[in-house]
Amino acid sequence: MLSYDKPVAVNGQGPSSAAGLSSGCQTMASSPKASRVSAPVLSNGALSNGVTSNGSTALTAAQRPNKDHHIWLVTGPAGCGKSTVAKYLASTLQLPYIEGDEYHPQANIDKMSAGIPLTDADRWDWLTALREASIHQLDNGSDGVVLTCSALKRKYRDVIRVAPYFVPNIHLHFIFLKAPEEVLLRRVLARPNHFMGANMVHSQFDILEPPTADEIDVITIDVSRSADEVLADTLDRVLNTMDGISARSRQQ
Ligand SMILES: Nc1ncnc2c1ncn2[C@@H]1O[C@H](COP(=O)(O)OP(=O)(O)O)[C@@H](O)[C@H]1O
Ligand SMILES: O=C(O)[C@H](O)[C@@H](O)[C@H](O)[C@H](O)COP(=O)(O)O
Repeated sequence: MLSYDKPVAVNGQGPSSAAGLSSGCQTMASSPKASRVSAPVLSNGALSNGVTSNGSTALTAAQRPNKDHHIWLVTGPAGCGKSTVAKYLASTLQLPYIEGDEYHPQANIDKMSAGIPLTDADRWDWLTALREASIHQLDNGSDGVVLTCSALKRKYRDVIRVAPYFVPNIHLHFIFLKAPEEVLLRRVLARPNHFMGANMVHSQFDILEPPTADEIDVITIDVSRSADEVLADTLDRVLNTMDGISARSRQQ
């Protein structure tokens, strides 16, 4: 069985050997959660639900080896603005959006609603489901997907980093939203109708492992600024990253 306790090399490559990897990419087509993801018309004329605008079925990401595919994973503790940033990126870039909170089993929601922090064991299946849901969107014809997931520890990020093992032409990017605990506490206190109460913010900072310099797939954004500044800066960094990758792909 694959252990996530050992950091995955962050070099844009998947694991060099399949040994030990457990399940393979399971389709999320039957998942009730997958149907909740919106299916905007993509710039290539495909719908993100896998059907092109002329009614034919889209090619999977692996069947389009010369095309760059991007997973934009917006991370950080409760209240840092993951949903705000991810919705903006998805609508601006016309990409499907996956809200990580919708993939929790009810038991996790119940725990968090009761102010009990999740454990590693509570998170593994959730993280794997998010990885598979992202790949599912790319396999359905989308060039990219935006998702939210706190991904507080490195080993959680490493679960998602396995994605290129399944689809080699995926570029995975973490967007880490960074701000001091007191700023996020204020925002969570002011946020209405969310299962994640302000009492959970401290426990998240307690276990947070901010991305380290060797995690070269991470874009860090200072979110102590106004929402407008954060959104503009994030979009700029994302567009620059995509331009750089497109330029490298053209040279190959
Ligand atoms: N840069 C910002 N400045 C001020 N308020 C923000 C900013 N970004 C998000 N918010 C607000 O803070 C709260 C938490 O944002 P949200 O996107 O729900 O965070 P997360 O998804 O990370 O928990 C929301 O009420 C949101 O409107
Ligand atoms: O939006 C928020 O308020 C939180 O970030 C929320 O998304 C929660 O943190 C995660 O769903 C999972 O919990 P962990 O962060 O404890 O893994």
